Order: sequence, then C-alpha cells, then structure tokens
Amino acid sequence: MVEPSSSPQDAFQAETPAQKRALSYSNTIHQLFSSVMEQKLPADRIVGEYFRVHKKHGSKDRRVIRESLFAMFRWWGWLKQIHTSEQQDPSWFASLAIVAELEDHKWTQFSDAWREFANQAAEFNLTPAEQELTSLQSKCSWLQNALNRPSIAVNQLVPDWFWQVVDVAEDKQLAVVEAMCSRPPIWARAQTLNQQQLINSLKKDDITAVASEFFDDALSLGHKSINLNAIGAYQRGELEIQDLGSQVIGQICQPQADEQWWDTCSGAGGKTLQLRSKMLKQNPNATGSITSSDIRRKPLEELMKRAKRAGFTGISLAPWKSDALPVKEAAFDGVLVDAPCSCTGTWRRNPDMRWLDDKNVVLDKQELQLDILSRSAKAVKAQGKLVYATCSLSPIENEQVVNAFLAANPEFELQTLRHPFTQESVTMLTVWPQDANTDGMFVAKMIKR
Ligand SMILES: C[S@@+](CC[C@H](N)C(=O)[O-])C[C@H]1O[C@@H](n2cnc3c(N)ncnc32)[C@H](O)[C@@H]1O
Repeated sequence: MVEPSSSPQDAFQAETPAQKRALSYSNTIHQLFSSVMEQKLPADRIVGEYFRVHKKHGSKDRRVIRESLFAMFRWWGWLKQIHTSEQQDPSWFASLAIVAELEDHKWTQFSDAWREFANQAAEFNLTPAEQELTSLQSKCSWLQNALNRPSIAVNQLVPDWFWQVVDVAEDKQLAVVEAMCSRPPIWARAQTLNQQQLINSLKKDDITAVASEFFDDALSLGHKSINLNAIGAYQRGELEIQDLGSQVIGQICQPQADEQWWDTCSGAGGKTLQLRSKMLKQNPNATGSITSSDIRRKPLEELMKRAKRAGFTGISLAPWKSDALPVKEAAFDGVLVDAPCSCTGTWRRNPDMRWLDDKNVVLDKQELQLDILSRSAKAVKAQGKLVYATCSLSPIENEQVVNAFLAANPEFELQTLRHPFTQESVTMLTVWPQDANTDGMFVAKMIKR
C-alpha cells in the first residue's frame, strides 16, 4: 500500500482502516491520473513504471488502483464536468465513487468511503444505485439523477472531434459508445496447435479459454489479467495474444502455403506471425515465406524472438532504412500494409488516449499512409494481392487513403469481402468494436491486374 500524502489526510477525517486505505488509494490514483494528463503519456506505461518502482503493492492494491484509474479515463467525458480542479477535493472523491458504481467494482468498503468523503461537501449527496446498472443508458440516467445534471449525455463519453472524423449514423452512435465504454476480453490466437488442443493446454494452467464462433484459431481468455510468462502454452509459442479484430486482417490476407508475402509495417510481428501460422497450418513444409519490414529496429528484434518461440522459420527481415524499397519490385504474391494510424479503434483498451489525443491524430497521417501504401504497392506481382489495414475508425485514414491510391494506380482493383462478423458484402471493411466485442479495425484488399 502506498503512503497517503498529508493533504487528503488533513482535509478528510479518515477514521476506520477502510477509510484510511481508501484515502491512500485515492492519493495514488490521483497521482497517476495527473501524470498521464500532464505528461501526455499512455496510462499503461505510467502505471507499469509506477508498479515497477513501488514493489510494495500487493495484487489487490494493484487491481484497485489500476481498474479505478482506467475507469476514470473511461468515464472522463462525464466526470470532467464535475471534477474541474486539480486537487483531491470532494469532486475527485465523488468521481472515484461514481466509477466504482458505473463499473460495479466489488471493493465497496473503499467506494463507500470515497462516497462519504464526497458527501462532506454540500453539493454532493451521492447514494448507491438501487439496482445494477447494466446498460449505458441506465448508467447515464443514474448519473443524471445522482448529480442532478440532466445535460449528461452518452455521446460526451468520446471527445467532440471524434464525431467529426468518424462516419456513424446517429442511431448507431449509442452502440459505438457503449462498446467504447466496456473492456473487450483478451483474445488469443492458436498459433501452432489447433483451437481445442490449445484450450486443453491452457486448462493445465487453470485458464479457461472459449473458442471464437468466428475463426477456428481464435479464442477468448476472458477479462482477468494474465501473467503470460507463467503460461506454458505461451512459453512454447503455442499461442499469441491478438485481438479478434486484428485477426480479421490475416483472415482477409488468406496467404497460401507457397506464397511470398511482404509485411511492410510489421512492428513486433503480430500479423507476420499470424500469416506464417496460416501457411504452416495448411502445410508444415510450406515453401512460402514472409519478409517483414519496419522503420524501427527494436520491434523487428522482438518479432524474431516471437518467431523463435513458435519454432517458425520462413520469416526474414528487411528493415526500411530509407524511402527506397527494402525488397525487390514486383516480387510478392501478397503485400500487407498495416499502416501507422490514430489507433482510435483501440480506445476500448486505452481509454486515456481519447483525452490525450486531439483531432490531428487522425488528420495528420493521411499523407504518410498513402505514401507507404504507394511505395509498398511496387512490390506486388501481377495478379498479386495488396492489403491495406489500420486500427482506425476514421474514413480519413481508411477509405480516403484507399480511394486516393486507386485513383493514382488504376492497375489495382478492389476485391469484394465478406465481413466475418456481420456477413455483409463490402469492398472496404470496418470492424466496429460492437460487432464481435473486439477492437476496431479497417481492411481493404486489392488485386493487381
Ligand atoms: C499499426 S503498427 C503495425 C502493427 C503490426 N503490424 C502488428 O500486427 O503488430 C504500424 C507500424 O508501422 C511502422 N511505421 C511507421 N512509419 C513507417 C514508415 N514510414 N515505413 C514503414 N513502417 C512505418 C511503425 O513503426 C509501426 O510498427
């Protein structure tokens, strides 16, 4: 447990041990929240560093701190209307009590204490919800009443500029926000085993995995955080963590066992490994291969470690060192461009990013995306495939980039795709988080005539 700072102790009379701990947690959460907002660094990173230094926190402390902090960001669009100071004042305690209610946190002795501290100020008179708040609408109504603020509305939970850069009909906005305000499960991909073998293997480590209804190599590991390094299946490369939305990309690529693929923005290789796994599952002696590139060297090293863990050969590196193509022209059956983007599709897992970024995060990458796609396209053979993907939900980074590319490169033609979750026929496929409880993604597949 962290030491409480003197300021909240002085201001609020903590009498019981639970109240004292609640103050101490509040202090830590406030410190972390302020660091994220001031330094504009991802909450995951700030929390990770904090726990590395402050080893005295037990697993329960970590859970209360981490989940309350992330919940603060998830509901910040509402909370920022009441907590306008930078102090641990009653409105901060009210915010802590509110998120515990909205997310049905089970540490009621602490949330009760936060509510009592908040209610020391005349403006608050918070009471627990009378029934469980299951839908986003019920959460919104409860808060409107609890704070006596009828102006609180669902679409405030994402920044205003979000609606300017995504194209969501008004009647679908609720579903988008509802998904954004809940956590998706941890999705894994069966890499060297089949789905059932992996489920059995995980059972030995007391992990209950559930097969995805959509892909025969995908499974959900639920919502509890997992120490991957302690799991045998992970150590042996039998599984990789990969969001189900992200897995759509490899499904759309559909690499054949004898094909040559180039993953132009491979990062640490989430998609490279998926593509290679698909080839090897078709044929353990697959003659095809994957070349992986990135402008950053470190992730490529990580990719090779992951490939080694899985026992995969047939993957080689070709780092981008300049604008020149790091591979041969017209040499690949398939080229995947998983382009750098705003990552708005991953806001469910990183709720802080919606308050740290601004509209420019979506606007300022279009030129780079088109440039990478255009340069990468030179490596596609005749009749070869070119797949463009992002984890953005904005047409500015998605459809507009693909359309600009097609206008300048008429030898490429869009393919019709079946949306794996909704079964719609589309040429530009957006995975919305609410479709199948995933992150958001975009993918389009072109063929070179
Ligand atoms: C969306 S991430 C890739 C994620 C990765 N494909 C995966 O599945 O794990 C985009 C990657 O593009 C890389 N990148 C950024 N600018 C680039 C450029 N100009 N050329 C090539 N790669 C670039 C980034 O370093 C980052 O690793």
